[in-house]
Amino acid sequence: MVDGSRPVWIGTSWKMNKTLAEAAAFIDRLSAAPIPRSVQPFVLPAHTALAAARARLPRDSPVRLGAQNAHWAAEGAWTGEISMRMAADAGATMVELGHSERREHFNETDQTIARKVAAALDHDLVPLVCVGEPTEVRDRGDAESFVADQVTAALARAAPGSVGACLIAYEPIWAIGARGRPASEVEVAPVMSAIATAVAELTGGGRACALLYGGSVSVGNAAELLRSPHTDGLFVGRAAWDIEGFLALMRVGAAHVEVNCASQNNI
Ligand SMILES: O=C[C@H](O)COP(=O)(O)O
Repeated sequence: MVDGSRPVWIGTSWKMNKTLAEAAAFIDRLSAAPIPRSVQPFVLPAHTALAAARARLPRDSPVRLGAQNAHWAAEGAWTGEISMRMAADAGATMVELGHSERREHFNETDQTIARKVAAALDHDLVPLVCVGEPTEVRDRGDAESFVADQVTAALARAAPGSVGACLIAYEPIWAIGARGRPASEVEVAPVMSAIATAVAELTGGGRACALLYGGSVSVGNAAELLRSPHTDGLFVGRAAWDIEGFLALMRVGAAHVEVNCASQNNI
């Protein structure tokens, strides 16, 4: 739960969208917009737009940029891939790993994701580790253990002291994309708690990862989802690809922090 001592993360992956011109238009609008101090925004462009986005953002912009994937190897004969070093060189300070679309269509496994998490940390990139269960796992009541196991596996190669630097995004597969069903806070909360427990076991009670929720997030359900325990932010696809949508979601995030601070101070 965001309590005002940490910013609320509001971020988007553009997935396989936006030409250079479209990326530039979004970044220019974002650069000119007021960004609430209580929000940590991030944008994950396609690799082709990463360096251009970095070049257009003001140096002192609070917006973080990241890659949507990168390989664990430092360099070499890996046709079609980019390395963590190349992502950082292009302007990334974070890297998304293990999205369900990559697990499903590009054969990402818990093992390859763990290698990538370790490589990202070695290059001072914040890994944004995506986890989430398919419908059939939820239907048989195993969502919490399934997702907790994914978290434990993804962080298996990270030193306990660096686990807290990671972000974890819980994205139930059945909630993602145009055919997804938006999740309710009641469905999300137990899984977020299971993730927090899995992380605490790895860190021995040390610095916890920030936990994000993603999957059919919209301006309409963002406030409800942010109220879920252990939720430090939102990871958004479609609803944030338009700059007005992204800015609106940031305003929801800022309002959420304000309400939490006020209730903690009994205002
Ligand atoms: O990367 C973001 C997630 O896959 C969620 O996408 P969505 O908000 O379009 O459902």
